[in-house]
Amino acid sequence: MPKVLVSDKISPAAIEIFKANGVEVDYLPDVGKDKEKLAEIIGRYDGLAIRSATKVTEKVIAAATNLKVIGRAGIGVDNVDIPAATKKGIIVMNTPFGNSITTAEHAISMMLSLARQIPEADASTRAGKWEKNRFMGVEVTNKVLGIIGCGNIGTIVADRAQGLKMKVLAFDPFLSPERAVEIGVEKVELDDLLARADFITLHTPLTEQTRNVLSAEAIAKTKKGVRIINCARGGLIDEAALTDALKSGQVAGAALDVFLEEPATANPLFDLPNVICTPHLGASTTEAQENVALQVAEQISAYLMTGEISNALNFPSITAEEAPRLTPFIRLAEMLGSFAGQLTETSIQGVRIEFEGAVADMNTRPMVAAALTGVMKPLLADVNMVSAPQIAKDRGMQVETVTREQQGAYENYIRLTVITERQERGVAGTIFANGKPRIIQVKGINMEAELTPSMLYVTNEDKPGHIGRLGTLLGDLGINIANFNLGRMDVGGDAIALVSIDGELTEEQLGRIAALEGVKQAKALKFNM
Ligand SMILES: NC(=O)c1ccc[n+]([C@@H]2O[C@H](COP(=O)([O-])OP(=O)(O)OC[C@H]3O[C@@H](n4cnc5c(N)ncnc54)[C@H](O)[C@@H]3O)[C@@H](O)[C@H]2O)c1
Ligand SMILES: O=C(O)CC[C@@H](O)C(=O)O
Repeated sequence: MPKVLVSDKISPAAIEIFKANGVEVDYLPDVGKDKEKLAEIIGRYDGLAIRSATKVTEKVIAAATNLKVIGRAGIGVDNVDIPAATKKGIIVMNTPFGNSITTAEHAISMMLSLARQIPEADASTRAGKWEKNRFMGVEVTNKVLGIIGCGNIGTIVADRAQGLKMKVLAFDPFLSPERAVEIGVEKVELDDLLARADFITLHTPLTEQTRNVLSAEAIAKTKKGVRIINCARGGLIDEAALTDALKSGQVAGAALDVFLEEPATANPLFDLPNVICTPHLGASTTEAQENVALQVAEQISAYLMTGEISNALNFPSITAEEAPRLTPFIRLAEMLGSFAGQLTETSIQGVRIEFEGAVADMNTRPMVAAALTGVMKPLLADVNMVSAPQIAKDRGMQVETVTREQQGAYENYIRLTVITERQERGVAGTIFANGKPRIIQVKGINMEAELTPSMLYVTNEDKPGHIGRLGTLLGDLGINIANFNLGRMDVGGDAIALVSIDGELTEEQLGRIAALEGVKQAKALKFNM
């Protein structure tokens, strides 16, 4: 039974979901804050469910010897070292929609609180001051709201702001003009937004492009008296520049849910009267927490129990319907890759994967990842389907994928060609109705061979006596033949023997096979079945 650790505080409903799905679960909500403890125990688990307090560092990942999946109950995954997880073959998932409405509502609440100085007025009233003249607010009706980052949350904010009769501008390089029209926002460049907005709200992830998107220079371009809301990520605003601008009056107020350093317990912004702060509460409603917890528990369980992948940030999705159909083809692709990889002795420049027939209409990305895994496994012990595409890219391997309709006799087949500086070597296979993989072509030579854990691959000239000599030698060596498959280009041309054997060949035995008359190459192949 797979075992999952929940290392942050999440809705108890998630624990019940894990159990109902047949997954053992340890709920240790304080472990996430203790990096040492987390690294000490993580090796026991197949899955890890987190919110934002758990920092899944390279060190934690190095200790995660069994971990297959990390699920973030929320959106931002900046607390997970995704490259390290990918390298180790760990799927990283999030729940991209579960808390969007809640976070958008928080941003709108912050905007209205800023407009009417509600927290300060509340504190003053409770202090018995009744300062009716001190708290003069502004209306939001007919004001301009500038949204930086108009994805899931930004779009909901735009919708709610339009309900408040605001004019909405959006700066988002990935927002298409058609989508902007559909959601009723004016798509603008950043400088235009800065110059025109009465309120600016941030809804981008924190990336190298968005870090300090509100820098001192950007803030200097804003309309005097602008109000700024950040419910996305600390680091999007230069906090020192914001402090100066709040003091000078360039910025009339700021409402911040997120900070450069979190937990934020001391920050110069806290001393300013025109700042409203919340402790990263954007996603904190019962509804959102229930949504993300249930979703993450379902996603992690589905992956561990069936191989279904949804909302992974480092692997293509595989739906529950696809998983059983894809599984035999994923295995075939990995075996073809392994076959070609084991025959390749020089550095690989590229891999071409051709899908023909019904398989071409399936989700080919997991099969490509599996094929690359097979190709690289003989060279790199640690490669797997999650890490293979990235490793291939890092190594400058060109990966070409071709899909086409059925042309030949096989209803579907996959051909994998490894390209080295010396040659191109192709191997093709199919899945029979019984779900078993078959090799149907090697180096352009047709054959029909079942793949078994231990095989002997021999190329030779097609001359009389070869099969007898090979069979006799294997008998003399005490090697039992389980299956003998032959194919040849044409009479007297190149021929291939693919022999399933019981047990494994030693180097010395392989040398004797290679020395047989007419043999050009002899290789022992191993397959994980
Ligand atoms: N405060 C909280 O508790 C809380 C809760 C949920 C989400 N968040 C954060 O809110 C942010 C937005 O979440 P989302 O679900 O809307 O994400 P999303 O991916 O749906 O949207 C992000 C948008 O930012 C845009 N973008 C990317 N780079 C940009 C750039 N350089 N300039 C302008 N736009 C850019 C993208 O095109 C995308 O449309 C994330 O950082 C997420 O972590 C915070
Ligand atoms: O888990 C939380 O409370 C915050 C979540 C939020 O930052 C997110 O990115 O989803």
